[in-house]
Amino acid sequence: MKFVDEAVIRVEAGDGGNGIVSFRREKYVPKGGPDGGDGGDGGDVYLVADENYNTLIDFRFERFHRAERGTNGQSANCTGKRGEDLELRVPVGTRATDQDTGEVIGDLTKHEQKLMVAKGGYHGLGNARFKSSTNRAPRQKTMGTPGEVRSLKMELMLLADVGLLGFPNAGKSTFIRSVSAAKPKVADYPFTTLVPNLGVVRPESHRSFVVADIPGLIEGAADGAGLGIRFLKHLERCRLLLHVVDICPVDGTDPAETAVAILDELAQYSPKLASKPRWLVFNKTDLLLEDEADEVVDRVVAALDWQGDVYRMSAFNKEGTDPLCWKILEYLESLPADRLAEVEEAEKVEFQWDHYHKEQIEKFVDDDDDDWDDDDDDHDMEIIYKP
Ligand SMILES: Nc1nc2c(ncn2[C@@H]2O[C@H](COP(=O)(O)OP(=O)(O)OP(=O)(O)O)[C@@H](O)[C@H]2O)c(=O)[nH]1
Ligand SMILES: [Mg+2]
Repeated sequence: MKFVDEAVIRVEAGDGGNGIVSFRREKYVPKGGPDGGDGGDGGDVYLVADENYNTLIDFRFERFHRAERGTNGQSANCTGKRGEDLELRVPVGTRATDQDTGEVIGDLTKHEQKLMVAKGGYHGLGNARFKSSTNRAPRQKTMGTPGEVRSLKMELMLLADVGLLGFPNAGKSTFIRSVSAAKPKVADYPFTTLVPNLGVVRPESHRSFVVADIPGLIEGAADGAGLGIRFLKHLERCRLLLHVVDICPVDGTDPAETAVAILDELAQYSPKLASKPRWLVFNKTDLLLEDEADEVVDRVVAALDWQGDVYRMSAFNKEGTDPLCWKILEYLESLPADRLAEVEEAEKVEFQWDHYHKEQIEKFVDDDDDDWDDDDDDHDMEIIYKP
């Protein structure tokens, strides 16, 4: 089963700055030579993989991203400033595709890996470049080229950070409904959930985690009872498990007994999964008075010989759910990044400016001077770049 998170954004690299026409003007130097500088290149747009991010959801709220334009050249042979690049941080595992052509631009598989998704425009040349023995006062310049603009589709295979574990009807799906945008079916009968659901919990922008809701577990699951344990494999890559316990089951089962049974099944399935960090979360606190709830909590804690963290909530009324989500977020953020911080710099392609400059100059020197079109908006010229 694939869980895919996706977002389509528009990325715009900066345009190149224009070259300018200027002549040296100084006292006692009446006919100074050409000194119009080149423009600066436009900034590029990059995606940078960051293991501290785990969803693309924030990009659904911020759709437009633009790198800076290069500034125009100036007199006295001053080159314009290069536009700042724009770096968009995305989760490791993100794939970038051109939405219009379907071309896969690349996959970000390692922390800090950089991928260029829109190339900035090239700089225009100032008139100082066009000086020659036959033309000492050139009035030519070229315009910067436009930066690349793309509709960029980003896709991410979601990995859950937090897995929900519990008896059918404990309220796992209700929890995920109340804290995320996921809307799995909720009903008062066991095995409502037949396939896992993922929800992205986003207490504030750029801070989020992913919760997996899987079908309930029952005693004998390891031997195939109920839906069995095959869904437990979806929890293997989670960093935290929440064991959800219904404090007042309608079918009269004893919460302490079912809690013990679930942990037995978990241990049978995989000792590794059973040793993962796990918190005990009591649900449906709205159904009991406080001291009645205390009594159930104490009994379950004793039956499990539980030493770890204990939380209470009413998933249905959203009571206690927000503080729990904040605790989870803080906990996850406190964990060391387990993946090796392998840094792979994008290969730098050195642009051969000499070549570009020569080509530009040749192009214009071949042209008749009088044909020179001085229109500042002229972005249509075709320039072939050679890497
Ligand atoms: N009173 C009360 N009822 C709740 C609460 N949370 C869930 N329920 C009810 O409990 C029933 C089961 O909820 P689900 O969220 O479907 O439970 P589940 O754990 O996902 O169940 P399965 O998918 O069958 O494993 C539904 O009728 C919910 O409305 C709660 O906090 N208080
Ligand atoms: Mg469910």
